[in-house]
Amino acid sequence: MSAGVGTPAWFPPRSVGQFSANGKATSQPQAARLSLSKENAVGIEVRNLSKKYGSFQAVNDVSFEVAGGQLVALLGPSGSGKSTILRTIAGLESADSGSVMLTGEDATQLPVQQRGVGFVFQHYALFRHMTVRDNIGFGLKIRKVPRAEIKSRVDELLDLIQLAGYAGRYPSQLSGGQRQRVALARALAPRPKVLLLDEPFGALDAKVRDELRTWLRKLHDEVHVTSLFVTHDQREAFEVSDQIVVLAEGRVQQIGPPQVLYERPSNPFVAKFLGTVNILPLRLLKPGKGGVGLAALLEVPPSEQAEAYVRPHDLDVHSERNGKPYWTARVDRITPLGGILRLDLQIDADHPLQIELPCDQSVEVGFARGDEVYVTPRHLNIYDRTHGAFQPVDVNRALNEAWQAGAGI
Ligand SMILES: Nc1ncnc2c1ncn2[C@@H]1O[C@H](COP(=O)(O)OP(=O)(O)OP(=O)(O)O)[C@@H](O)[C@H]1O
Repeated sequence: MSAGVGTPAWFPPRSVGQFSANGKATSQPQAARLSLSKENAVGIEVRNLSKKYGSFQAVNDVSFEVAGGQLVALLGPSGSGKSTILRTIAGLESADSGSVMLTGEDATQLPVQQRGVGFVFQHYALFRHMTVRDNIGFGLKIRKVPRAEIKSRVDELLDLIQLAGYAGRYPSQLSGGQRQRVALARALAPRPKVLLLDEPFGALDAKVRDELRTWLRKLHDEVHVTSLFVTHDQREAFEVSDQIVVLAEGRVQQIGPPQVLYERPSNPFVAKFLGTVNILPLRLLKPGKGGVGLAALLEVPPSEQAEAYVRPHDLDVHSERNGKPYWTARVDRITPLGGILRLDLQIDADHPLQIELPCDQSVEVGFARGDEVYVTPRHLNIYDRTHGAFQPVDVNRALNEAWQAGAGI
């Protein structure tokens, strides 16, 4: 890649707030603010944004920040308000209340053309009668950039999107994935302050989508333009983004790096939306031989209102008890899925259970349908409905500590 493509504008250092699970700002120590470099200055700041369509509240008091140079995903189910937020940031939609700051400037009242925003939609909006070169150079041409400069910028971008040999083609002569790459180059050409992507790969088939995700992440690592990416696909958000803003019903549910959200969800919605999770009754979790059950390993013993949230890969299955807390279950179905083996089990009629084992382990499993097995959790999140809070538990570590303390298990 040639130097200078998409080089981020210099953002004056300003305060970066911390956000709690509900998206509300909390204060940040002065020292941390002063140490900000231009890399982590705020690129996009959305503050208390609300929007109604008629009486329907599509966006409800949404606040979040995208640090300069980061790629952040707005993730949520259909209708959760993602596109409305993105379009409001772009200036294509106006909010009822709240503000939008772009690289430190208040853009709330600015028209679209003055926001310095690049936009890529799901349905490629390339001009059909223009070549790839003219499409990419379009934004520069209307800004009356000299012809030689447009040529060199377009050449630079053609290299970046790996379509150097396609400059003279028309959109109809490109694949869907190639068209989206051209759309991205066109959005990047005028060196936008921020790039907004609304399900840019949504119309493509699964394989191309996969390739483009990897490509987009690599491209972002090269150009570092502050980017906000809308998706309803949890895997897509995990693969491409530095941070995820999870939305439901127009509200921010949680903000954080993908793995943190996966391991430490702040509420049941986030836990369920970010991947398969078993929700199991703690009262059916039996103590290991000798009587020390999970309750004894916790700082606060779980109440009747508590449930265990366990990911399928955080469970072990054995034909014998092994001293650890366990659920008794019956094997319902065994499904090989390439690299993993999925076991569907039943604790009782109301409590199905799913386990995923790596294939090398599965060779040794040797269970058959109808077998009674002992299922032990390695890691679980205990959700207490009374207090509405999760307590993560590393079961093996807690057991080791209990054993070292002399507990009979
Ligand atoms: N112009 C409009 N008039 C009325 N209602 C609208 C309008 N645009 C969006 N909505 C409603 O607002 C809600 C949020 O829409 P939005 O498109 O922002 O959601 P989304 O999370 O992007 O969904 P999707 O993933 O399906 O695109 C939806 O219930 C939608 O029906």
